[in-house]
Amino acid sequence: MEAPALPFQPSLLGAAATEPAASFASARRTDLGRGAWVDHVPGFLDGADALFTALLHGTSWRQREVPMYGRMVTEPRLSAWWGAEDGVPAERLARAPAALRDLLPVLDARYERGFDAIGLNLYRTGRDSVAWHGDRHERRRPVTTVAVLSLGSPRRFLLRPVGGGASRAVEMFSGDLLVMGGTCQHTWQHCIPKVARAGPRMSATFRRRLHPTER
Ligand SMILES: O=C(O)CCC(=O)C(=O)O
Ligand SMILES: [Fe+2]
Repeated sequence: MEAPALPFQPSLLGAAATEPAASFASARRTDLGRGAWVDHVPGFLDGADALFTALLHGTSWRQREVPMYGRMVTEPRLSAWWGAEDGVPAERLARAPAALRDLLPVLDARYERGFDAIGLNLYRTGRDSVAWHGDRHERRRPVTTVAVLSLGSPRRFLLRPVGGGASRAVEMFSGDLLVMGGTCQHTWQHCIPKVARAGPRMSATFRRRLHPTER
């Protein structure tokens, strides 16, 4: 699918940098309890708005249909995926945008060796969203790390404990990183709620799909 025409006004700061640079200098960890934690790293990536624009036009976006309550539902967002699970991991990942691929060793060094899958979500307007969920593939493992990089317009990222309790909101700005770790995909859920008004926003997700013994 071609890039949708979307009104996005890159910030001067974001547009200036051509070579994205990443830093954990601003990282703050929140212990969510029950073995779950979340790191928020505001301003993780320099040049985030330029990357947003490059990915918007350079990605072959997919509109997925997913089964829900016995019928097929159109996902309220566009997506793209470069996973390691379909055949040859290195080749699949090699087709991922270089600026995102370059972040794999940065994340590996900080969190765990072996992030091997990159996903992209595009929320075109405030009507696009992702419903409450825990990341499914990750739930096969008791403890996982999922990193989410926000690009473009700001959106609220919500987290809530499974089984009820107060939700937490993280306002995600262009270049911010959020990392969910420990038991988070089992004991907490997350979502991007619909809002009345929002400019286009993208999230790049980094996961480890294959266990080291499966490589
Ligand atoms: O867009 C986001 O920040 C979250 C995306 C997400 O939860 C997912 O892709 O599983
Ligand atoms: Fe998710």
